[in-house]
Amino acid sequence: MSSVPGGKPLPVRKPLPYRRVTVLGAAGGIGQPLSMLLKLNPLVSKLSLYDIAGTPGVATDLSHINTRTEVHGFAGDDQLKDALKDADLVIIPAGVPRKPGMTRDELFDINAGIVKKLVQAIAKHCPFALINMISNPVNSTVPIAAEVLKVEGTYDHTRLFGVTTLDVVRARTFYAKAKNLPIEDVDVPVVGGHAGKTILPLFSQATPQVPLSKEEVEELTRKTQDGGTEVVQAKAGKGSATLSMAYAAALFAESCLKAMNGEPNIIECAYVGSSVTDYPFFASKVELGKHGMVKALELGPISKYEQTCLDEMKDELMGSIDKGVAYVHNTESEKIIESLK
Ligand SMILES: NC(=O)C1=CN([C@@H]2O[C@H](COP(=O)(O)OP(=O)(O)OC[C@H]3O[C@@H](n4cnc5c(N)ncnc54)[C@H](O)[C@@H]3O)[C@@H](O)[C@H]2O)C=CC1
Ligand SMILES: O=C([O-])CC(=O)C(=O)O
Repeated sequence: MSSVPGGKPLPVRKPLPYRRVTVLGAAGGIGQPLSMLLKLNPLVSKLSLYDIAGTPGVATDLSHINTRTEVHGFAGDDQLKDALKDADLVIIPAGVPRKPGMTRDELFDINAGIVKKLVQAIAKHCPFALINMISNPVNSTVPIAAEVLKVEGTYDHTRLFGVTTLDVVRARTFYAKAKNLPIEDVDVPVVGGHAGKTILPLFSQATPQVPLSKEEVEELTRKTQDGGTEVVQAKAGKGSATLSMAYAAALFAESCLKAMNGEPNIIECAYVGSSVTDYPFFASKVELGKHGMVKALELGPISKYEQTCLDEMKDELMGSIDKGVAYVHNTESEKIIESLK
């Protein structure tokens, strides 16, 4: 505490560390509200907004908000390097969203190439940044990012996260509503992956614990798994979840930044490279620290129903992981063959 003569003691504020966050895909449906939430977050010192077009406008607009975060817009291939320079955290909502009737996997053909290119640039320009991957299909885009980083020689599984926070946000909302609980006190871990039956909310570990019938567990599980599709259908061709996703991404980013700044006991669910199960990538609770993931937490005791769901996701989750890994290997081999011609 310090004091002014004759006045009350003034609290001494510890200056917050300088943190730079880059959003790739910042002019999009998720990118814009996410960038706004980051501009409002005192933990973000500098915000770099990148997209193929439109980001100078978004950045100028946000820059008039009277918070301390500096905002800069970057557009096009030539400016990607500057957008990534010195980033501590890179958030990627770049890529196309679903239309009604599509699965997330049907986005693979377009989004795989986008993610590959962006992650190559991260490896080159900010190899130590944490990556928060939002682009779908997350079950494949995270393995793609990992393989790209391996090719570039900068892979560290503790820095790469698939953002599954929206599944947690949905499970909390639906559980609180179903059981009339105070929503701010509710937590539900969600494990597995981020598509259909690979999304597995663990209501047996929800807090506060209230009894749920078998039917209630099945209904809440299905509702959480179908949350994305519900929004896609309601938007009727105008994209998928953007506002709730921006909120979820801002929550996860804030946890990453708090942990980077040394705050202890930061636990979030995320889809990461881990050995918690036999899957090379799996969403579980993870502890975050100064340099990314400290550890992925064990699943803990789960119900019989949850165990069955875990067994049933096997083919889909492994298929999506293998598809992502194969994509990078195939495109790299094609590059080598091309260069030998
Ligand atoms: N992980 C999750 O829980 C969720 C993931 N998503 C996914 O997030 C992605 C983005 O969704 P929306 O924002 O609604 O789509 P959107 O189409 O509104 O925005 C995507 C943005 O990415 C940009 N973009 C495309 N190629 C790019 C490149 N090479 N470099 C930089 N930017 C590029 C586009 O110009 C556009 O501004 C989709 O793949 C969607 O499926 C959506 C909701 C939840
Ligand atoms: O459903 C989609 O396509 C977008 C998404 O991942 C979600 O809302 O969970």
